[in-house]
Amino acid sequence: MHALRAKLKTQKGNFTLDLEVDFINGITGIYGPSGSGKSTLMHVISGLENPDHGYITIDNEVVLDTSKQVHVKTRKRQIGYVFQEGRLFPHMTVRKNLLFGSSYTHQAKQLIEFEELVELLEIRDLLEKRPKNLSGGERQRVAIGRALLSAPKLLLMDEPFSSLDVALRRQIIPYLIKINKKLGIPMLVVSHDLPDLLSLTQELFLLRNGRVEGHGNYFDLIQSEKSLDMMRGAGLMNVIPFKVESHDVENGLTHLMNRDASHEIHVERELINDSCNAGDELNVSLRPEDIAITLQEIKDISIRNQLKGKVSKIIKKENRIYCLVDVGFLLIVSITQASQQKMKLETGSEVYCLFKSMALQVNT
Ligand SMILES: Nc1ncnc2c1ncn2[C@@H]1O[C@H](COP(=O)(O)OP(=O)(O)OP(=O)(O)O)[C@@H](O)[C@H]1O
Repeated sequence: MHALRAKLKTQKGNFTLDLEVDFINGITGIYGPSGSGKSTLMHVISGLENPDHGYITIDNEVVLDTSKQVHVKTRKRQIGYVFQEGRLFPHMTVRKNLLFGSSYTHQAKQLIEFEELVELLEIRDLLEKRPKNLSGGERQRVAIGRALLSAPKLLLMDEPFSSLDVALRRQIIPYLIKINKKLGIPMLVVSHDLPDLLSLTQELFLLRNGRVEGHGNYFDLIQSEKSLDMMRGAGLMNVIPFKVESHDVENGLTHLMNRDASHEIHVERELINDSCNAGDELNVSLRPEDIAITLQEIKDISIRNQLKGKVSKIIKKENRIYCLVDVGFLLIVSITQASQQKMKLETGSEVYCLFKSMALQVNT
C-alpha cells in the first residue's frame, strides 16, 4: 500500500530538491544533515510550498500535478502536521485546541473519537488547562492529538523531539508507536537525531543535498558504504527488539530474550521502566563503541553479555573499522584498525560480541 508517492523538483537559490519517493504505510524516519532539504520536502508535501515540477499522490489520490495544473490546497490534503514546538493556540484550553482539529474534518471519516484519543494520549487531566501550563511533552501530545482529530491520511512530524529533553523524548516515542499500531496511520518523522529516529522506526529515508541517499531498512542501509558514511556522524546505534523474560530482583538484573529466542541478554534492573512486565516488548539501544569483539568466549569476566556471531561485513572509514556481526540479528561494532589487524578479523570470522549490561539503553 502506498502512503505517498512523489516525484519533485524545485529550486531555492543554489539549492535544488530533486527526488522520487514512495513511502509505505508505517513510520518512516526522514534523516538528513542541516540544509539537506527535509523541511522543504515536508512543506511541499503539505502544500505550504509549491515545487517547480512534479506530482504527489497521497493514499493514491493526486494532490499535486504541475503538468496538469493540479494544486490541492493544504487544508484539503488531509495531512496532519505536527511542528517542532507543538504550535498550540495559547488562548484556548487543551479541549478547545483538540476540537479545533476535528473542525477541519468536514465530511471526512474520523480516524479516532475524541474520548478514545484522550485515553490513548493520556491527556484527560490536561483538558481544561491552557498550553502555557503544560510541559513540553504534554504540549507535544496535545499537538499530536489535534492533528489526529483532523482525520488525516498522513501524519507529518517536523523535528518533534528537538524541543524536548532526553527524558521527555523517551516518553513521547511510545505514544507515536502506539498511535501507529492502533490507527495504522502512516507517519513521516523528520529528525537530524539518528538514535531518536531509530528508537521509533528502522525504516529510514536519507536525504543529502536535496537528493535521496538511501531508503529502506536501517540494517540494509548500513551495509552500503555511502549510507553508513552519512549516518556515522549522527550517532550510529544498534536497536534490537527484545522481550522481557524475567526480573532477577536479588541481582538487580532483568533478563531479555530476542524475538527468535536465540539470545538472552541481561540489563541492569534500574535501567528498565518499573512498569515493564514479563512478555512486554521493548527496544534496546547499544552504541557500536560499547561492544568489544573477542575470538573466544571468556569465562571469568564481569561482562555478562557475550553473543556468538559471524562477521558479515567489514567497512573501513578513516582509522575506524565498522564490523557488521550476524549474531542472529545484525550488530554494528566499531573497533580500531589496530585491533582488527591484531585479531586478523575478516568477513566470515567467528567472534563473540561482548557488552556490559550497563551499556544497554532501554526504550520502553
Ligand atoms: N527562501 C530560500 N531561498 C533560498 N534558499 C533557501 C530558501 N529556503 C531554504 N533555502 C535553502 O534550501 C536548503 C534546504 O533547506 P531546508 O530548510 O529544507 O533544509 P533542512 O534539511 O530542513 O535543514 P535544517 O535541518 O537545518 O532545518 C538550504 O540550503 C537552505 O539554505
